[in-house]
Amino acid sequence: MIKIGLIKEEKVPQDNRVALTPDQCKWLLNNRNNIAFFVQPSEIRCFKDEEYARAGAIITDDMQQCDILLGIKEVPVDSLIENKTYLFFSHTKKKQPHNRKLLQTILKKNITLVDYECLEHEDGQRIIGFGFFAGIVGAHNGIMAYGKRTGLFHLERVYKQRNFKELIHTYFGLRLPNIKVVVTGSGRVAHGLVEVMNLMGIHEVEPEDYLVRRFSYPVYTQLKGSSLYEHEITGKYSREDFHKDPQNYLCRFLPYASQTDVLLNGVYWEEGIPPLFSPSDIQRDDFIIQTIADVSDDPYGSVPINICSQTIEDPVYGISRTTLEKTPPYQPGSIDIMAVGNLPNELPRDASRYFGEQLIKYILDDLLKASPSPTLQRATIAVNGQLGPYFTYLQDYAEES
Ligand SMILES: NC(=O)c1ccc[n+]([C@@H]2O[C@H](COP(=O)([O-])OP(=O)(O)OC[C@H]3O[C@@H](n4cnc5c(N)ncnc54)[C@H](O)[C@@H]3O)[C@@H](O)[C@H]2O)c1
Repeated sequence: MIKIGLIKEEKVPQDNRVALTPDQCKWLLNNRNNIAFFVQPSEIRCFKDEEYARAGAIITDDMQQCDILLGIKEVPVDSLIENKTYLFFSHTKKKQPHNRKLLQTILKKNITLVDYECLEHEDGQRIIGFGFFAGIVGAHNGIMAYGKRTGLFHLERVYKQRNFKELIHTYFGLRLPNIKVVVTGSGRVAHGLVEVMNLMGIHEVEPEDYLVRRFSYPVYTQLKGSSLYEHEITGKYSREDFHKDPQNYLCRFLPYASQTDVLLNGVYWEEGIPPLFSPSDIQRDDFIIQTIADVSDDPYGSVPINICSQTIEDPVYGISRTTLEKTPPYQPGSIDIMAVGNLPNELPRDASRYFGEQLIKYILDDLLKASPSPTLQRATIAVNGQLGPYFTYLQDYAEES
């Protein structure tokens, strides 16, 4: 019997998502042999304890008996149970300073850690994540913020809707002005952004048309890697080479800034990847973007004027076009930035269902096997208290200073 525990989320700010929904637990109990679910009670989880009990799970605070523990966000070091196998987003693979102690404790407690973020198909595409619903919520919030700044239309907050279906209903009858929107990126976040564009009835146009025309209806264009970046010498874009040596590329975004009302940013970013523009560009007269939803949300990253993340309660702030300093939102002379690191928490039940579906489809059967699959091995940051073979580069970070 493999005992799977769904742990309660303890990180602050609170996270209400979960790796498997009650329906998914029920389905697994009916369709897999020798499996049991133990659920740690939680006041904040988006599904009630009773829903899990009705699905056939055992509700208990004691996770000692479980073989595999599934969480979402970083587990507080004091709550980590020795000798267990955990799956959660540890945010340690880039040596994030704030999670150094977490990895050190995982090693000390002889824990095996599989990080969801490192689960990849053979071609390097991520297998599971919450990006799609981050894109959904981010696009909504970006357009909502533009409506608030201009007073031209009103959108309600996403978290006030019960689910995605209800959110879609709020778009019926929505009449948007003739805005021009750029969507950047090509991953899960970008898919969510584009989904909302289509649901809101914003028409897609090609980048070339977008740059030279004004339209009598709202439009968006999607800029993927090949439209955004070019090699500084060859002027060409090669995805593989860009991923390897992004510092050799220039970003071609700036011309779009003089044609765009709202930027919805969903690009992948890390040190070395050129930003979409430089902070001083926003002082140019032809930089007309008024609202930026930075769903990627890397402060000082691809959107260099995103200087801090906000919260779901208060998602938008301004950046002054003259001083480049933070201002309250919706001020004349400022650009509004919507930047929140846990956007899927506004639609937690849908986001959890989507996450669980991918977990079941691609990972769960591997987890139930006696020896780990190559996919799992490549995502195992720690094995019984040692760094996994793909993560030995974390040695200095994992050592106690
Ligand atoms: N604000 C939030 O709540 C929230 C939630 C989820 C994700 N995100 C962030 O949004 C961003 C995009 O996430 P996603 O879910 O779309 O990711 P994804 O993995 O689905 O897609 C990432 C895209 O970036 C490309 N890519 C991968 N590695 C790259 C590299 N080394 N260099 C350049 N490009 C690379 C991939 O080809 C892919 O098209 C990430 O930075 C993620 O952390 C934010």
